[in-house]
Amino acid sequence: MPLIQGQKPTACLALADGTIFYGKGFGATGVTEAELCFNTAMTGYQEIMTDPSYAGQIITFTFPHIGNVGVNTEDDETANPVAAGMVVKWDPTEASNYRAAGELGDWLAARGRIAIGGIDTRRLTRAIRARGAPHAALAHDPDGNFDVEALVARARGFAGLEGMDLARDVTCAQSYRWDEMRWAWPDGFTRQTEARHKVVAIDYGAKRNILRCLASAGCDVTVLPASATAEEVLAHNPDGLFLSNGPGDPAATGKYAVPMIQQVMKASDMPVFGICLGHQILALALGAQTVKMNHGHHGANHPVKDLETGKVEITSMNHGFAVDSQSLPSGVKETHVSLFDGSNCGIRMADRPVFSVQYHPEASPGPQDSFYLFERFAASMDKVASDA
Ligand SMILES: NC(=O)CC[C@H](N)C(=O)O
Repeated sequence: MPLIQGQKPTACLALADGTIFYGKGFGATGVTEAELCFNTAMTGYQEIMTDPSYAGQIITFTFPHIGNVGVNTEDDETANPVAAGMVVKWDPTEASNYRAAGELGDWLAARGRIAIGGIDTRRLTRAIRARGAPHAALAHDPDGNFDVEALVARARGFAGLEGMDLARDVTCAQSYRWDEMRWAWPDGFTRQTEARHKVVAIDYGAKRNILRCLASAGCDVTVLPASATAEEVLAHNPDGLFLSNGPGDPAATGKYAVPMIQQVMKASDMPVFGICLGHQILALALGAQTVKMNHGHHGANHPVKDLETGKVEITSMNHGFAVDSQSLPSGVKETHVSLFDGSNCGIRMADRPVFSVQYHPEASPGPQDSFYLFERFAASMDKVASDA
């Protein structure tokens, strides 16, 4: 519920421009600073908070009912929440759902993540849209003692996502195999036992459901850390290379990820498929450029047009940088655009099975979701094998 008059606020959100919001704290106590974005999805707050692409960001949820279905053991996209904090309109009611294994507030507290409720998220969202994603500090103190000037100073002190290399922070420490497939009725998660393709997936902050989609599309997946070199990738003798989603500025991976991709593509004709950060890094490796957006795309209702079929998909997205379509070199075609702002959402090479999309095909809510992209990747590996 929002604060009632006379109630002492227990959380404070300070923006770098000095704007202050007071509310009711839940989750962990303490202070955190990050870029502040907004997400318009109506469901999936647990997946959103555990999406590694949100490292360095506090998320404002525009949908008011957050926390009402609690948290469960199956919906984490990675072991711990990665988003720095959450801002919501109502503080969560008691969880009500047959899958709930706990309350959102306890779950956040156990994972060191701060949340603030009772915020006019509409006002805040309009400010983010108008002025661009601000830097912010979020504090939760049950005694309600806030040094507002110090919080504004912390918000101003946040270095900003531009130039920030966060993929290295959230990537796996060691390589591992992945065989769990997508959830399906009635057996839930099952294992891939008849894989047809060997795929190396580079983990820049990979979401579990993306790896599940690869397994479901018939891939035997070996996940390698973000710093993997071309030699390390090629040593696995894969049929295809997958580039995952991840946080931070794609241009900051220019010293390791970009040359790795260029060298693999020079040494081999294997299909390459990238999603989100993977899409942006692939574009950089092909010679294009990326730009920081005003407030990015974060939600589950983003219309994207496939320029080759004319079809529009309703997609799930989370990105604050974009590939500059004006910078695409010859031989690289723009395949998808956002119908919100015309920004680039997909590319492919004209003469090789190398393609990528900006959105999250594993989580897009269209009638048949966008799983066909994983099947396209598998089909391109089949084709290379049959041509050989
Ligand atoms: N979802 C992602 O992989 C995000 C990519 C990149 N960090 C961005 O903000 O644009």
